[in-house]
Amino acid sequence: MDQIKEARVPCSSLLTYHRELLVTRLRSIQCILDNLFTCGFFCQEDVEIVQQTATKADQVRKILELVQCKGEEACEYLIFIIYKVCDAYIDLQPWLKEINYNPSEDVTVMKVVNTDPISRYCEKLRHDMSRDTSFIMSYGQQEETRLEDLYTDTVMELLNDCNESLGFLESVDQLLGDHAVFNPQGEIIYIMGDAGVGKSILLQKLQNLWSTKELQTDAIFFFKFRCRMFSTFKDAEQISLRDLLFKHNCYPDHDPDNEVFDYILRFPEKVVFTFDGYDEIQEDVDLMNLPEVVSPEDKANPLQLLISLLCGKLLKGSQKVLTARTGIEIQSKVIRKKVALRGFSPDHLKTYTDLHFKEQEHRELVSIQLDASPHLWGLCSTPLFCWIVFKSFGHLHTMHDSFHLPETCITLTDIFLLLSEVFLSRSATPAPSLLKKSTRCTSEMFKAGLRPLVAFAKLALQVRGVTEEDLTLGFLRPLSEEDTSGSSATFEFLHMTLQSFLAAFALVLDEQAAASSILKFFTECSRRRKVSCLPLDSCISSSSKPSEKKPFASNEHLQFTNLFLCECGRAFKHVFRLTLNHNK
Ligand SMILES: Nc1ncnc2c1ncn2[C@@H]1O[C@H](COP(=O)(O)OP(=O)(O)OP(=O)(O)O)[C@@H](O)[C@H]1O
Repeated sequence: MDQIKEARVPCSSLLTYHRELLVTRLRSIQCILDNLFTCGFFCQEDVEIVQQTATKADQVRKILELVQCKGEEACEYLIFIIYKVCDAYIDLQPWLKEINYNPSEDVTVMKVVNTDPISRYCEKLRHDMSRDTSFIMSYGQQEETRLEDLYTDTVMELLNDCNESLGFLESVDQLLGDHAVFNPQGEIIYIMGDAGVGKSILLQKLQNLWSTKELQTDAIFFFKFRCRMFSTFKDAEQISLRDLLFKHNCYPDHDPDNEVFDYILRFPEKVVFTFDGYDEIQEDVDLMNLPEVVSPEDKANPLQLLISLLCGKLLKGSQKVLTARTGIEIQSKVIRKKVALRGFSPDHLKTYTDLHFKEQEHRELVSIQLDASPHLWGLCSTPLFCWIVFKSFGHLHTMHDSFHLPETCITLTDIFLLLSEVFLSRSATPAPSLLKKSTRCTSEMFKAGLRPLVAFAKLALQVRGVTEEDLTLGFLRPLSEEDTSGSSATFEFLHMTLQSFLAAFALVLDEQAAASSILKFFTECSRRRKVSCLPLDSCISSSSKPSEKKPFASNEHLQFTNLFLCECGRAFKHVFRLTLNHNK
């Protein structure tokens, strides 16, 4: 041990030998001064001497001079600060490697406090990001699953501007890399895919990888946004870029001199943005032709800020990942790289099945049934539908003696009926007994749950009638994150496709609705273009007055409703008949 100590090059010599490099690369002087002062190596006068020195380089020279006068222990502690607060002294980490730095036992017991605003902010961002992305929020609000326990890769196809294939991305951590960039001037990594194919989860995975430093990037800031947030501001509302970043993500503490924002402006390439759901922007405007904001100091409408960021007029050089549903057109000139999400491949589905079902018996049962039905395979390649099928299977299997996935020609309507059955079973059936499971009876379940089901179906057409108790069933989820109004009573359907399903259901159920009104519905489809899962303000109400908001501001929503209406002849028939019997 003593021999190892003797073999060490004295830290004071290291400081002398590498003085020039330290003078050019050592930043965040305040953090060094704070720690040297707290540990008693510097007195107040020393600190003031350094602070009164004019340039940063001279300040470093002064620190080195003073530290070397204080002796070997002080020199060792200075290097230890650089080692411990690695984010702030990122430029010196290669140097530590080069000198093969390894802190001695004596110095490791000494405390180092990170007072560098930039690296403290990075730490806070990573911490908050890790907390916010570690769990997949269950749509049913009843449980959360760890991302690492359920995340499965999906097929990520790289495309060029003509949508020709450039191969496949092997793993998410390479998303920000230069591979398959078809337009180096563009700044957007554009991810597109159908509803439920896993765009948001992919971003969540990306954010989580960054928070644990597993993403291949040297970005030290990461800001995530949902595009729909940009539509929630009033038209006249103006905010600054600083507020957009900090108030809507994470606020820098103890940064009186605005160092964090200044750093972001100086080094935009150190920033990654994710903007999820470009299709959810409600404005009926040509977004790419909005007046652009070019000064980061100007206040502007948040939508203008978004567009300026995406076009590279603000924070040019920052990396931006944008997701949207298939069919949304974005000018190629702003796109750097394009990724189309294609859902689970057979291998992915196998992995997902193994992750989803903890019990071998369930895994085998599901695999057999999947293998027997190519139709079901097809639907399960979309992660959302797969999750619904597996969730329903798991739930119904624990409640009943035997349960099989729907057989042969399964449709989306079947899947959503299954999901409805699961939700309704939450209130209709007592907790399953360990000894005796009940026999599954779908018709009884729908009969017992008819009132809330009809209420939710009407709600899908924006007619209120859902009770507070109904909320626990799982059809809706609170819009807490995006709720900027402060109201606690804003909900949305757990997915836009469920709302479409229920809307179709309500139309079919409505005996008073003439066939012509349903047909009119189909023609609407060609006239509308935007998409959303509509927020439902104060949906708990006995009023049957439709809300002022138009029920279908979305073309895709209409298309899904139409799809369910087309299928309804066959699949709704069953429930429809039940309903009529019940009403008699
Ligand atoms: N890679 C994945 N691994 C495991 N589960 C996934 C994955 N992708 C999606 N899912 C499941 O599918 C659900 C829907 O995914 P997600 O919300 O990401 O779809 P989306 O493409 O963003 O849909 P939308 O366009 O409707 O917003 C998730 O809540 C999750 O349960």
